[in-house]
Amino acid sequence: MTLLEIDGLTKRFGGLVAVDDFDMTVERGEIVGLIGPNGSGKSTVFNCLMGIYNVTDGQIHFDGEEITNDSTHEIVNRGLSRVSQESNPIDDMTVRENIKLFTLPNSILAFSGGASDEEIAEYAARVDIEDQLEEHPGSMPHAGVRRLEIAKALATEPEMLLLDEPFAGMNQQEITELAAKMEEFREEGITQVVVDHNMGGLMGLVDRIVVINNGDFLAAGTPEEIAGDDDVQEAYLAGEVTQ
Ligand SMILES: Nc1ncnc2c1ncn2[C@@H]1O[C@H](COP(=O)(O)OP(=O)(O)OP(=O)(O)O)[C@@H](O)[C@H]1O
Repeated sequence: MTLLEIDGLTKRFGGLVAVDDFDMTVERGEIVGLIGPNGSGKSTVFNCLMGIYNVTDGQIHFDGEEITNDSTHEIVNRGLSRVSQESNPIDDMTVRENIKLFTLPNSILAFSGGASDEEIAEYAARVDIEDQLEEHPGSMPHAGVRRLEIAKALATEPEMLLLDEPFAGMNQQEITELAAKMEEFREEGITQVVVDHNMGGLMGLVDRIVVINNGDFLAAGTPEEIAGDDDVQEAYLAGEVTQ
């Protein structure tokens, strides 16, 4: 069953066409990789999905409902959540408080609410940071802060997680551990789209890879099919990105 459907997505910044009539579908339960050379439009697609950018043209449907140009909090409430490339925890707050912030009702009229301490500990445990709940993000290593960013996204109870370069800056052991967590999220029923520059870190994790080039759909297939695709090789060579 299709969970996410992107039809003819176009995003222009003035005269620059960052995403150009791009199509992509994601089935419930899949882990899909979205790859493409530098500046090919991957982050712009995520920003359009999350309502950060207004779409110039095209439609986005999530779980059968149109969400094109809905506000970010409406989109999050529908079950779509993103882990950005940049970590942005609030350093004055503990890990617990940072996670709690993402569970508070999105209304200026709400003065209380949010997840209980037990629920926050569960979100943290899903990424193995339950022992660091009283720490401040500034005292954690890079991989720990990245886990906190994922816990914040999990705290919105998503059906689909969008992960933008989740393995960036991690060593091989950290990458292996995070990939295992992502498999667990899938078993818990969370569909995932993972953006990466190339497919190195995605082999063995994703079911399917979609390749975007110059803002447009270039190819889709299993990691093996994409690795052997001449058009993809050519696009990467033109973008001077090595695999
Ligand atoms: N807010 C913006 N204003 C103007 N141009 C933008 C904006 N965001 C992105 N672009 C342009 O849109 C194009 C696509 O950028 P985008 O960041 O989506 O690519 P990407 O595939 O995510 O790249 P990278 O892999 O380097 O992160 C680029 O030419 C970029 O300069």
